[in-house]
Amino acid sequence: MRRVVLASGNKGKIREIKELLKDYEVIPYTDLIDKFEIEENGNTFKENAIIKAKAVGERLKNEIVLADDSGISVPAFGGIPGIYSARFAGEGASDKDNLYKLIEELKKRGIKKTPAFYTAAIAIYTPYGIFTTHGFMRGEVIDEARGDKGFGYDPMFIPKGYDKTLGELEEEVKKSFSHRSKALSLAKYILDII
Ligand SMILES: O=c1[nH]c(=O)c2ncn([C@@H]3O[C@H](COP(=O)(O)OP(=O)(O)OP(=O)(O)O)[C@@H](O)[C@H]3O)c2[nH]1
Ligand SMILES: [Mg+2]
Repeated sequence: MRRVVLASGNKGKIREIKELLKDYEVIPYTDLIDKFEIEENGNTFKENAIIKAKAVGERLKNEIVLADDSGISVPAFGGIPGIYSARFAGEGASDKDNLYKLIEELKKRGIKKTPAFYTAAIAIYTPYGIFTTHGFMRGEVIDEARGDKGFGYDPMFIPKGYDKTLGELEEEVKKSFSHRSKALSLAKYILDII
């Protein structure tokens, strides 16, 4: 079975990507080398995904390396936190810190619910160059956290067509139409030819 190395330190992402790439042996890069700091200083999800895939790919020999850069955007607030989703509550912030910071942004404006979307950019480092794909998921964010499934902002995100948050819905539901699933299903076309 072909091996794909993940350039990620996020346990929630690693779990979901393993689940979505069942036909591959998926391992986090930290199974092969020590964890190191990667500065995500790109201006887009795509740039940051490329930075991560390249940083890990260049330290390994002959490995296909896949990176995911993702986040949530709230159009009513100018698209925040967007590419800053992981550091919204500050450098080194936890998922919970970031979740409650976004809930605060709704509360301080007296908003109970507003449209939002997730973006995932996937970059694949290969012997033939770096390839990228994107996926999106639409929905709404609410001013409270409900449920404990998923990760990150999931407890405050209600996908379009549902009345429960991704914290409450079965993981299979998220898997069937998430930003990550869509980006990865495109990424499979690339993985399949290399
Ligand atoms: O509730 C969520 N459900 C999701 O499906 C999801 N996808 C992304 N995010 C959030 O967006 C940021 C990613 O930042 P990010 O791409 O830099 O990843 P990261 O720094 O956590 O790990 P790494 O892969 O860079 O090592 C983090 O705050 C995540 O919580 C999600 N939150
Ligand atoms: Mg990151």
